Amino acid sequence: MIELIGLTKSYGRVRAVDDVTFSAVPGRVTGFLGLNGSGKTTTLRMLLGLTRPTSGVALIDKVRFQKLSHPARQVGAVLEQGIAHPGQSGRAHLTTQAILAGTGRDRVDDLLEQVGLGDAAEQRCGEYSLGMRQRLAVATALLGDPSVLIMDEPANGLDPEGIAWLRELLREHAHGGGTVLISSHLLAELAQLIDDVVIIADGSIRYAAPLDELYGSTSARLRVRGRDPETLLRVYEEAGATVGTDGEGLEVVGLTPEDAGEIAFEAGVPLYELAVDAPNLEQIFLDLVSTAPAAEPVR
Ligand SMILES: Nc1ncnc2c1ncn2[C@@H]1O[C@H](COP(=O)(O)OP(=O)(O)OP(=O)(O)O)[C@@H](O)[C@H]1O
Repeated sequence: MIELIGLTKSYGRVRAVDDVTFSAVPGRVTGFLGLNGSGKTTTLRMLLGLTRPTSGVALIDKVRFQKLSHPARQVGAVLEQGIAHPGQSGRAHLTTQAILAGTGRDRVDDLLEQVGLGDAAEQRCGEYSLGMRQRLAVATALLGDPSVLIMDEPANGLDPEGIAWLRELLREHAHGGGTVLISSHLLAELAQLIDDVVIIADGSIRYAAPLDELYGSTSARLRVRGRDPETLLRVYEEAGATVGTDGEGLEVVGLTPEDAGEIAFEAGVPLYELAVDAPNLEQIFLDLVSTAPAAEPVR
């Protein structure tokens, strides 16, 4: 369980993180989303005891990171890659990390297999691709078999196969009762990975809810083409819809497809096309981060 309560960090006059409150609960994968510079890394660093908050607290299993009795066994973190020595093999790196963390080296080979680096274990880290370095960082985070996983931009550099692998790994971890908090600047990248979403912009939380609710928070957009667009536009607006046109057809917001079909029928206008545009996740995200604070529900 991760709890952030009124977490704030100022650098001089810059409020990098401003009164951030949210939780990431066991059994679920929580996505922490924000554009570059929105305060994600600073928040995660405070959670991991690497940056001191100006005010507020960050708790893992009810205590501050510094007070955890066995940090490596309780929390696994992927903060930045590139920490591995380029001349060291993947196996040597992981073994060193296991010794440093006091977790024993018996899991090293299993973990290399688990993250898909079994065949590259003897290869030098300096020759690893960005995706392979991410996999090695994930293996390092898993060394102590921690229940809480915290990852900053873990999907960075992963190809679609890597994303699918990461999704499986995080799902399994959550199903086993673990808590997962991962950050990204791309909502679409995380959509397949997460259950809950927390959106941060300019240091403050703009939205925190299950991902399903985020999809539901936006009105579906209909594309409608019919024989008499002018009449359609008029009757849809009379029914309270917002109607635009893209030159070819009408874009209708505020009506169900059933209503749009019935209204056209009542008006005697044959329809040639009636389609529901799936919500564009990236657009929802960009709309949210550009709205004023607290304009959206925060829970
Ligand atoms: N040590 C520091 N000194 C001064 N300002 C800082 C420091 N660290 C972060 N900031 C500022 O705090 C704000 C938030 O930065 P942060 O790195 O947390 O954002 P981010 O969302 O993680 O972005 P990115 O994805 O680019 O890492 C930025 O305006 C940044 O310039």
